[in-house]
Amino acid sequence: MEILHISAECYPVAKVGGLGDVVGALPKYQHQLGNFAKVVIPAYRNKYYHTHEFDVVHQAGMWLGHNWYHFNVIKERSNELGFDLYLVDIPGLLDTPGVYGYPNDTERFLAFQVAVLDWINEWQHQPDVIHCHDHHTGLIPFLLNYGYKYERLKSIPTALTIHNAQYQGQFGWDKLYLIPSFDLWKSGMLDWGGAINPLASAIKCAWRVTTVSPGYLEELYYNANGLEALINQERAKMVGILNGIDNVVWDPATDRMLPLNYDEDTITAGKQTNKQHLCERFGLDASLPLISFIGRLVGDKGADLLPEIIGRSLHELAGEVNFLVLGSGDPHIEWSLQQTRAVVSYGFNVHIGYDESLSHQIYAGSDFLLMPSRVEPCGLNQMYALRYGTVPVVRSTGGLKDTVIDFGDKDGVGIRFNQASVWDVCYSVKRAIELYRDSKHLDEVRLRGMNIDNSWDSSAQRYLEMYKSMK
Ligand SMILES: Nc1ncnc2c1ncn2[C@@H]1O[C@H](COP(=O)(O)OP(=O)(O)O[C@H]2O[C@H](CO)[C@@H](O)[C@H](O)[C@H]2O)[C@@H](O)[C@H]1O
Repeated sequence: MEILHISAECYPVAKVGGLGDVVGALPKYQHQLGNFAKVVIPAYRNKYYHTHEFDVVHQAGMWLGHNWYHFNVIKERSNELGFDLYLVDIPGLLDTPGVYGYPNDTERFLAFQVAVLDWINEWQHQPDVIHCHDHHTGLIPFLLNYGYKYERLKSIPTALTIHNAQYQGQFGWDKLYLIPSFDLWKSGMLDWGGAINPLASAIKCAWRVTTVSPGYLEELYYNANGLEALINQERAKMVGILNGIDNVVWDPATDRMLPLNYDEDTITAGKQTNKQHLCERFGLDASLPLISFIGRLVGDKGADLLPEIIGRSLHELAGEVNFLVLGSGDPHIEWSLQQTRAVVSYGFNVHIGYDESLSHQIYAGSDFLLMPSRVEPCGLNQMYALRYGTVPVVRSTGGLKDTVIDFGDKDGVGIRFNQASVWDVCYSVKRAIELYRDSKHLDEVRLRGMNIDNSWDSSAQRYLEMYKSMK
């Protein structure tokens, strides 16, 4: 089966968060299962682009509203990723160092989608499935169904994966002229709440819609940032498939970003050495439990609660615990964390920014990983933590609920709490410290977590079954 994944991110080419991890791993596993998986993303001007060699496979031009853009589709030459990687290069729009956050993001991703479809339109054959990820590729199912120039692609089955329904990519009807001409009677298939909503459009037009965990699908029926009615209406084509993790990239026994590798047999010494390195770098005390947070500093992740959680815990439990935060996002949250760091003289440090190696070192060197998410469609961090013998401390929501059992229950591997509130988290911090002091119990919980198989094997199979059901 030939599957074409279309996305804004793909690790290690371009990653901002979990979307990149999934699109960098799922195709690899699909390939291993005997399929032909291809990935196409924009050609951002980042390190990967500058350090790899590409062949031009397609050259063309297109109108975006009143502007004409030349574009190239280029293919990575070495095939090092385990699947075919294509980049769409549109100078003047996609040749940015970063992925998102530009004032013309609507135009950038619209042009990306049009370029991808124009390119597929030129193929001698057709892929068996087009798999779109999140709202940046959400207009593709609509254009395939109703766009005049894509008539011959209409019969290709399309799947949409919702990685996070909080982000929908809406823009005003005044930008309608940017969309290639289509059957205007079908305009309603673009609309949600009086705006053009790419995520809603994809939910209406794709043949199947998946969410990244079964728990998140259940939540979306009553809490989907305004799309609840639509998701209920399209219930018949919705499927929840839990994300996996790339067990090759995320393996403490071979991870080249760690100061010392370790496995189940060497976990105690391995984690201690990694923790010492981390604590030395960040001025923390390696003899105390280390609780870390990694992620986008936004309200959905509960990151706004961190300054108060940390301040209050360090006040009540002075000299009993350390905290470390890695992340970037909302400038106000970044500022509050830096202020907290300036006020507390010990037990806390923060690194504002995106740093892939440091994230691996934190998964390895921490005792606990805190995830007070308000919304968590799947969450990969807790699965990485488990693989590295770090106990996840999570709010019972979405995919976190599907993947972490509290250590108080049978086969428990983590700590769970119900509310994204400072009080609930501080209480869980105390439970973490108690568990840390009971080293025999901590070792059992850690080992159980390390032995869980969260790899993509079974989920990649489920995606294939879903594709087959679309025929
Ligand atoms: N500052 C930083 N430096 C280095 N690495 C950083 C970092 N900030 C985040 N990361 C990394 O980015 C990834 C984050 O993954 P998540 O699944 O937690 O989040 P995200 O909300 O982006 O993804 C959305 O899509 C994914 C995939 O479907 C869902 O799991 C998730 O619930 C949904 O919100 C992890 O690999 C993490 O280590």
